[in-house]
Amino acid sequence: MGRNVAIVATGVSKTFPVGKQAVTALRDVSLSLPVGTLTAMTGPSGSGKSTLLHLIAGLERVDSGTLEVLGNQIHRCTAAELSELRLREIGFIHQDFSLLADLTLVENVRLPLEAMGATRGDATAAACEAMDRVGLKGLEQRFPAEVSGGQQQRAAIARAIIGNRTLVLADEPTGSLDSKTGAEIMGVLARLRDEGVTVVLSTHNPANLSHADQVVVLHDGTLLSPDTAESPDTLGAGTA
Ligand SMILES: Nc1ncnc2c1ncn2[C@@H]1O[C@H](COP(=O)(O)OP(=O)(O)OP(=O)(O)O)[C@@H](O)[C@H]1O
Repeated sequence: MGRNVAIVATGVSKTFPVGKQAVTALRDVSLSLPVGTLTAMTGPSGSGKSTLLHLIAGLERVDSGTLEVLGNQIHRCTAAELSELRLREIGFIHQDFSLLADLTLVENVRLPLEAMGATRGDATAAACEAMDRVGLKGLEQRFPAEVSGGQQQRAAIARAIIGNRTLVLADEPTGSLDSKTGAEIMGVLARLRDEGVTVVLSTHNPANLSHADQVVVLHDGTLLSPDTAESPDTLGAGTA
């Protein structure tokens, strides 16, 4: 895989056992996402968006097919290699921000670097820089409950990019926010893309598609746009 491609999925399928049944979450999905682009995954509830993000993050394993992420054949990685990859190279953002309530914003943001063994001073300096990048300068010592939802999500984004991580995965990053704040968060993610970060997010909001370089449409676990080259314009971007 050339390093201008961040993610290549080839024939990826994933099934979950539910009781004695098997639920197919993804069926023969193939796509290729270039480095430094913003990809929006959309589709009805249960269509497989979160599952695909979890597979790319190495949080779940493919049943069949191959999946290369940042040059790593992650379908072949051990659990320890996947943890290392997640820690060093992949940031994950959740709809509910997932910040620790007892830590200040800067303490939350510096956690991944501390886990990597950085000194507290180095981790704090990098956290302040990451917070500056997402527009949180001055709020370092606040606790999550002392800032707005949008500011909490900015902190989660800062935590995702700290340590110069180059891939950010976001599961419904605007899902808990009002439309104005959601648009601001999409602006932050688009700016990171402009700085060279690869961003892949899931969304139910058509307005968010206008920021995307490519839109991946899933339905019942199947990719509707096989080459993923769907233009945001043809999908009603900006009409919500
Ligand atoms: N851990 C699991 N165990 C059993 N079934 C699962 C699991 N995770 C996902 N599924 C099933 O796989 C399918 C795809 O789910 P997924 O969460 O990926 O969809 P989604 O498009 O992200 O949905 P939403 O938009 O509601 O978040 C669904 O049928 C879901 O019930």
